[in-house]
Amino acid sequence: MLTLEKVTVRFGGRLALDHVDLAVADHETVCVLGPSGSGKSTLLRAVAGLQPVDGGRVLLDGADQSGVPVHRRGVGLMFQDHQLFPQRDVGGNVAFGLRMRGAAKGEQARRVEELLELVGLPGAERRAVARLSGGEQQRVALARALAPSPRLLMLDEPLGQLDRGLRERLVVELRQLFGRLGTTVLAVTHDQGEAFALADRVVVMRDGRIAQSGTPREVWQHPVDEFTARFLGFENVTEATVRGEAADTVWGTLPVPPGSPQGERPLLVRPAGVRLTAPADGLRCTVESRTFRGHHVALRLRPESGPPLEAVCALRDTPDEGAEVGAVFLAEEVVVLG
Ligand SMILES: Nc1ncnc2c1ncn2[C@@H]1O[C@H](COP(=O)(O)OP(=O)(O)OP(=O)(O)O)[C@@H](O)[C@H]1O
Repeated sequence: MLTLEKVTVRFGGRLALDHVDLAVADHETVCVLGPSGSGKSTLLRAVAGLQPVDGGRVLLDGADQSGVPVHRRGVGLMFQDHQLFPQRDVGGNVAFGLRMRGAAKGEQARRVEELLELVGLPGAERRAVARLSGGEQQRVALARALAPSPRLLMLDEPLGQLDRGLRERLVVELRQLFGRLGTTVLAVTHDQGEAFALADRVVVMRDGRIAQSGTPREVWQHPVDEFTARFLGFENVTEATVRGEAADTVWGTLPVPPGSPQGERPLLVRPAGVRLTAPADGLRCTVESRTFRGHHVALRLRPESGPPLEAVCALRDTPDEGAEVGAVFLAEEVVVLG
């Protein structure tokens, strides 16, 4: 459906996109994730035709889009800064793309009704957008983007402004909605939780390049490098010397899975791979802090050597703050990074 071939965008001497190759299949939801300034918005804008490219090609259904203006690309846009029209009511906003396309009044009304039903705002046609909550406005913006049945829907920080609870609810609804409609989606977010909940595939960007691309599970389980691991929020990353199925680190000798890359490399221990034992039976640590997360407790441990360690444990096993514990490591939760 969508193919980017070595797409390059330069601002002055700086590469905002550096030879980016990316393919999005029909009905696929791809979420682009990355820190501020990594090129996510530029990527969306290049696909939409809002940003001229300095090199490479954007193809939609195999057709080169160079020279094709935004409104002829058949893509739907829902950008954070694309505000609703405050002077129009909900129906007027949703009908916008249909009106632009010259759809008949009756068809517009039918489609608006259908879309409002779809996004959970049935009968809201005559409501003033200024009197809607943030979440409702977001739904109207989504209905507006979906109304002309775009072949590709692009979302830029679609739920950025909303509070966490609402975001978590909406993201599940969106995923179900896109699944039902068979929409092809390219979304950009800097929120890992949102990306992992919404996407069939996650693309992590760094400095205008794709650092990693894979299913949420693949990326989560095997971040390719230290940058991606840290960006995903993992803190237990250290230098290691890997020989066979053991790695020498500041935390002592850790077991690593069979087949791990060998030699000097960064190494990640997922928090679930740090198990607590008696102080004498593992790496001696002091419990620095505890965060209750509903089903489990996240612990921050201060080892006798090396940087702090994140661990998780069950509620009933939670040690006190300041307690002395031992840490042992599980090979299956250790990842030797590239
Ligand atoms: N119009 C512009 N003129 C000059 N530089 C720009 C322009 N737009 C973006 N840039 C630069 O290009 C790089 C990529 O920007 P982009 O907005 O794509 O990043 P982003 O990953 O979307 O960031 P954020 O998460 O903060 O929105 C940044 O260094 C930015 O400063």
